[in-house]
Amino acid sequence: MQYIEEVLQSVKESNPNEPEFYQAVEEVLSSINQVVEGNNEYQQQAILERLVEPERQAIFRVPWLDDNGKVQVNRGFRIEFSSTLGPYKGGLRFHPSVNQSVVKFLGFEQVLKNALTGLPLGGAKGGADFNPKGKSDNEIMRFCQSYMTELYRHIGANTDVPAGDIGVGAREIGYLFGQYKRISNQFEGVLTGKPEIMGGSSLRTEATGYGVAYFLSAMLDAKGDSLRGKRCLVSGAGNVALYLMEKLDQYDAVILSCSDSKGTLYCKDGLDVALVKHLKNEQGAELRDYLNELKDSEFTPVNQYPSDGHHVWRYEADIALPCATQNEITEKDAEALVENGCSVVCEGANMPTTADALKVFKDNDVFLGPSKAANAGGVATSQFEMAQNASMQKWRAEQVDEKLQQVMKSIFDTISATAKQYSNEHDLVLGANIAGFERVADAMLKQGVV
Ligand SMILES: NC(=O)C1=CN([C@@H]2O[C@H](COP(=O)(O)OP(=O)(O)OC[C@H]3O[C@@H](n4cnc5c(N)ncnc54)[C@H](O)[C@@H]3O)[C@@H](O)[C@H]2O)C=CC1
Ligand SMILES: O=C(O)CCC(=O)C(=O)O
Repeated sequence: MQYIEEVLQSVKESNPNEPEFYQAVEEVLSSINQVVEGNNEYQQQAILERLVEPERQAIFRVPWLDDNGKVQVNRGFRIEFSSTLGPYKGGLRFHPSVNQSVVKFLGFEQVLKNALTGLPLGGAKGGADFNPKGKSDNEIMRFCQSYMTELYRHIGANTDVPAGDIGVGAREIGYLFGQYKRISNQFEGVLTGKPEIMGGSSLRTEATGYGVAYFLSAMLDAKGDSLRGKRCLVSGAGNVALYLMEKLDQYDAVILSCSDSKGTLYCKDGLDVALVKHLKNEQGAELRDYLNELKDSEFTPVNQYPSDGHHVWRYEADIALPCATQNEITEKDAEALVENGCSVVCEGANMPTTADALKVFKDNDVFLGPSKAANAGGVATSQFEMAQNASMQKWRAEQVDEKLQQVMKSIFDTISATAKQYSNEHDLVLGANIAGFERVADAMLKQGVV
């Protein structure tokens, strides 16, 4: 453990005030001691020190004009973490909470996640502390154009290929792509998650949520169980949550809850998923508007949440599916979930479980599918989009879906086999961290000191 402790200490000292980044690094490094400690080459070649240091970080000013003619300024980021396994790849997040720590933790996680897909992808993440809420379509476009006016010099179809994340969907990717094309004079697969009419892949929009459902289904299958009739708590009501709920509905699971930034929607007999999707995607409505259509539900506003956690995790259920943001399951939330009968957690959001909550789940034998494995269907389908763009092809939705299912099953099999080799087959956190690390570290060794 000494080598790992030394690296952790140095990460803490050289990245002060970056709690999310440190949390992500600590979780990974503390679970790979069995493969690192006996291996002098990793230490000699400073594999861990290089793994936790991004290859390149761009932080830049994003000035833009609002609808009142006033200039606004935001901070933009692109952290190119690792190109060991392929071009830098990972999403862009537009949310007021974006800062260096958040983008770095997301970039670090992305490196290992992309490794688990088995596809030729490096890892990166980016975004801005821009709040898209309440902005007009023109303001969003002007922001995206300004953001790309700096970003374009760092990216390229074989260099770095961004995609969406919180606050960035097909509309934003469309504007970003338009500006990239204008400045660079290249129509190339430089972004994924594009609208299909300009080279986007079928099912990229659905892929992360569907992928979580496929992964969860593999988890239950391994226990000789299935999703039919399982009571599920979902958080979030964005891209990942909506398509996860849609697929769970097809598997005959019962979706009891979902949430947005205003509060939690709950129905003890199961939500009408098509209505939630219609309200969010077609009407741009809030979840509380659901009650105008169906009265059998309850809505709890955020100001009535418990002070030590989130209302959405305080109901009886079999499965919890966090799909909003990082650290959204606190220690108290985890205790409440366990007390209320939840025995399976599958993470749609990136790092949604705090370190204390992870411990609660582990101590209580909760079967947990970690985000870097469970939500990898999005980035895998992004790689399918890159392959289609590079070969000027368009694959049918059925082809993409089949490949997505294969990738999710293969990730589950890989991490479950790794978990079995080093501990027990249900410790998927350990399995994902070791399997992802080994793939990146072994390629780093082969590439020399770079
Ligand atoms: N879009 C994608 O393909 C992928 C997304 N993810 C992760 O899934 C999670 C959700 O992302 P998307 O659904 O794409 O974003 P989105 O912007 O479509 O939806 C985000 C949802 O989470 C809620 N939310 C966001 N930040 C919050 C906060 N600080 N507090 C409370 N609620 C909050 C929003 O109200 C919204 O319902 C994120 O952790 C993201 O990193 C992971 C893999 C791929
Ligand atoms: O599709 C991509 O490139 C990235 C998706 C993403 O940001 C993630 O997996 O967290």
